[in-house]
Amino acid sequence: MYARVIVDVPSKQTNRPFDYKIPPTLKDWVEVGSRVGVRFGPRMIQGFVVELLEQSEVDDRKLKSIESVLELQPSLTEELVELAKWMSRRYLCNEITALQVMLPGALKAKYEKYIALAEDSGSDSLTNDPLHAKGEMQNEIIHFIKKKQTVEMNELLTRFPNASMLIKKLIINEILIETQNIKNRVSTKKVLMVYPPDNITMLEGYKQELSKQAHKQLEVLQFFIDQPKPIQLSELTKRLNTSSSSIKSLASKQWLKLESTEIYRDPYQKHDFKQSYPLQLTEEQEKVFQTIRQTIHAKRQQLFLLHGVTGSGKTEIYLQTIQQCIHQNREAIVLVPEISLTPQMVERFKSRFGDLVAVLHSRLSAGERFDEWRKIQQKKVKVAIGARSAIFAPFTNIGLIIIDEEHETSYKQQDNPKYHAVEIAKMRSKAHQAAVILGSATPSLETYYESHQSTMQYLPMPSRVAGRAMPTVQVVDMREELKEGNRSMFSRPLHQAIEDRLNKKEQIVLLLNRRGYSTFVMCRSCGHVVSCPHCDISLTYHMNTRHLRCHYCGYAERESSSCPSCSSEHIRYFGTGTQKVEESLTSHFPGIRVIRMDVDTTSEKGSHEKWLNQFRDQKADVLLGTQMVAKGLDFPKVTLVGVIAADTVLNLPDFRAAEKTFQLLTQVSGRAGRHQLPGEVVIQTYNPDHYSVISASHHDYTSFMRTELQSRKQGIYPPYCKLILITFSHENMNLLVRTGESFSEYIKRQQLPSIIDVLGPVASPIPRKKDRYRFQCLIKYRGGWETIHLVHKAVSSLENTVKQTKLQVSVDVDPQMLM
Ligand SMILES: Nc1ncnc2c1ncn2[C@@H]1O[C@H](COP(=O)(O)OP(=O)(O)OP(=O)(O)O)[C@@H](O)[C@H]1O
Ligand SMILES: [Zn+2]
Ligand SMILES: [Zn+2]
Repeated sequence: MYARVIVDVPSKQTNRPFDYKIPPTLKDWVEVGSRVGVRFGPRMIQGFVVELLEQSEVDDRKLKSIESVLELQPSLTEELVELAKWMSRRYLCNEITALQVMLPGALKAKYEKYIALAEDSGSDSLTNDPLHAKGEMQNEIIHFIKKKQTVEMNELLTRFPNASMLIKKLIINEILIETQNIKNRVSTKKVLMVYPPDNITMLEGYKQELSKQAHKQLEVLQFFIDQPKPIQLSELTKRLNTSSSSIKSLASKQWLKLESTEIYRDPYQKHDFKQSYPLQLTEEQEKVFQTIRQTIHAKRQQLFLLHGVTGSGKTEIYLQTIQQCIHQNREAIVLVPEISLTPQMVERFKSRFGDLVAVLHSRLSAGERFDEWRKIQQKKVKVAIGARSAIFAPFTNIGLIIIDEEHETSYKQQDNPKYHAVEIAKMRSKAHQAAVILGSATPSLETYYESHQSTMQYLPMPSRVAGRAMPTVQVVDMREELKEGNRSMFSRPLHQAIEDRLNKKEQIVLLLNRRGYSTFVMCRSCGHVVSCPHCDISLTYHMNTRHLRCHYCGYAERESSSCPSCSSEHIRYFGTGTQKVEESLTSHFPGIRVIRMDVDTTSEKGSHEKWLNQFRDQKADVLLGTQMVAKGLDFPKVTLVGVIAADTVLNLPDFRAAEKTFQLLTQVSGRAGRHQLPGEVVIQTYNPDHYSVISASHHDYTSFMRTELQSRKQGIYPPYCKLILITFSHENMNLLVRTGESFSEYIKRQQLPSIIDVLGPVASPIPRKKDRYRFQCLIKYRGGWETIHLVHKAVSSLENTVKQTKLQVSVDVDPQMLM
C-alpha cells in the first residue's frame, strides 16, 4: 500500500503530493486525512495523507516509508481533504496552507531536536578507555542517552553543562545523531480520576473489612456509597480534606480504581447556563421557519438569505432550525463575526443546547480551543459555533450551516489562504446536502443580488418581534452646528437626548468609528473632503510629512490651512479617539458613568465580557466604543444610540464605502428600543444628503440598494463583475513597476473574453509597508475559472524573478478590501 502525502513545506516546488510506502505495521492506522511523520530530504516533518494507492508510479526502491502516524483518528475527513485541494486552486495558495487552516493551532507541528545514539556507534569499544580523562564523561553521556533512548538537546546540555564541545564532537564523529521529533503544540490534558467499583454494593463489605481507625479511608468509601460516580482525584481530596495516600491505598487493594483520564478544558465551565425553551414564533418567523424546516427534512442542499431587520428575531430562527437538524441526528455549524462572539451570543446557544455546543474563537487559550475542537471531532457535540475558521469544523453529517451577519468583512481571511467563509459554506453544503442560512439585517449587495438572480431563496422578515417599532432616527448636520457656534463634538440634539436618558435612568450606546481614523482631511464648515484631482478618492493625510497623498496615482499636495472650497479655516484632518470622547462626556455631563470599549480596553482576556456584563447590570449609563458596540447586542434599557461621526467610513478609498456606512449605521441603530421601551437614534454627519445616510435613517434597505446597485453597474464593480487583486511588493520601485507592467501586459495579451478590464499597475492604498513598496493590479472579470487559471499561469511565469529578487506576489481572489 502507498500513501500520497502533502508535506509541511509551504513552497511552490513542494506544492504537490509525494508518494510514500505504508509499512505493514502502520497499515491499519494510515487513512486519508491522517497526519503522519515522514522523511523529507534530511528532515523528519509532518504531512497529510490525501490519497491511498495500491500502486505507485514511482520506482519502489526510491520510495521512503511513512515513519509514524501522529494520531489514532485522522484529524481531517476526506471531505475536508478534497476541499483543501479545491481551495488551493480557487485561492491560488499551497495545499498545505489550506490543510493547516482547517486545524486548530495546537495541531501545527512543533519540531524538536533530539539526540540519540547512532545505531552502529561502536560506543562500547570507544568508551572502555579508562586512561582517557574525557572517557569518563563520554561514558556518562552515552549511558544517559542509552537509558532514555532519545534526549532533547536542551536537557542534555542542562545535565552536562561543561560538555557541549564534547557532544558536538560525538555528533561529528557520528557516535551520536541528531533526530527530529514532531510534537503537537498543545497536548491533551490528563487527570487522575477515581472510579468506584462496578458493583457498588461491594463498598459496604469493604467498609466492614477496614479497621475502625482508618477514618479517612472509611470516609472515602462512604463518599462513593453516597454518590457512586467517578471523580477527579484532586477534587476528592479537596472535598474530604484528605491526602491522596488514603485513596491510593484503597486503590492498591483494588477496591477503587485510580486511572489517568483525558479531560476537556472547558472555557465555559464556570458559567451556569439557564435552560431556555423554544419561543412561540411570530407569524413572520413561522413562515420562514417552515420553509427552512422542509429543506432540512428533505436533506436538500439549499441556500437561504434571511433578510430580517434588527430585532426581528433571527436568532430564534437559528435555534429552532438547529433543533430540527439535531432531531435528524445531523450537525450544525454557526458562524458569527469574531466581534459578536460575546457571551450574549454564546449564552443563547448554550442555554438552548447545553453540552451539545462547542465554541471556537480566538479568545480561548490554545488548549481550550484544541479541546473544543476535539469535542467536534469525537462527535461529543452537535453544534459548533465560532468565528470564520469554525466553518472547517470536522463534522461528518452536516445538516445546516448558519452565517450570521453575513455581510461582515471578517468572513474573508486576509492572509493565505484568502478564503471567504460563505464560499466554503456553499462547498460544504454541497458535499453534505445541507441547508445554508445567510442572515443579516443588511445583506451585502452581492448576496442580495445573488438571492434574486440564482437559486438562493430570499426570506424576508421586515418587522420587529411583537410589533415593536423601529427606532426614530434623526440626522444632524454638523456643519450647521458649527455655524450656530457649537464646537463641541456633541450636537445639540444629541446633547439633549443624552441628558434626557440620564434623567430617566435609561441607557445609551455611543459609536465612534475608528476606521479611517485621522487619515482624511475635511472642512468642518462646508464638509468638503480634500480629494485627488485625478482619481475619485479622498487624499490620505500623512502626519509625519504633513502631506496629502493619493493612493491610487501618487498625486501629493501639502497640507493647507484653509479650505480650497470655501476658504474656511476650520479644516483639519479628521478623527477623534474614544478617549477624547470619554473626557468630553464627563466634562459635559458631570457624574456620568461611561464604559469605554475599544482595542485598548478589551485586549485582556475576558474584558469584553466584563464590560458588557457591567453594562447589562446597569452599572453604567453609556457604552462608548468602536464597531464592537454596533453589533449583536440586545439590552432592554438601551433607548438612545448616538453616532458621533458617520463619515469616517464614507471617506475610505473603497468602492464599498457607501455600503459599509449604510450597514454600520443600520446595525448600530438597531441596538435601540429592542424591548418595551421605544428607541431613538441620533446620527451626526457632515454628509446629511448622502444616500447611505438618508436610507439608513429611514430604515430603507431597498432604496439604498437600488441606488448603490446603479452606481456599481455604472462603474462596473461587484456584483456586476468579479475582482482579482494582485499585489507586488519589493524594495526597488523600478523593478516593481517593470514587473507589474509586464504582468498586466501578459494578462491583456491573452484577450480572454471573460476579462472586462485590467487596471494598473498603480501604487497600493498602503504604498509602502515595512520598507517595501507595493503596487497592485486589479482585474475585473465575469467569473468562472478561466481568469483564475490565467492569473495562476502569469504568477508562475514570474517565478524566476521571485526567486532571484525576492519579489513578493500576493493574489486575492474576490478581495473584500482593496488595500
Ligand atoms: N417569537 C418570539 N417571541 C418573543 N420574543 C422573541 C421572539 N423571537 C425573538 N424574540 C426576542 O426578540 C429580541 C430580538 O431578537 P433577536 O436578537 O433574535 O433579533 P435579531 O434579528 O437577531 O436582531 P439583530 O440582527 O439586531 O441581532 C430578543 O430579545 C429575542 O429574545
Ligand atoms: Zn489620484
Ligand atoms: Zn470648506
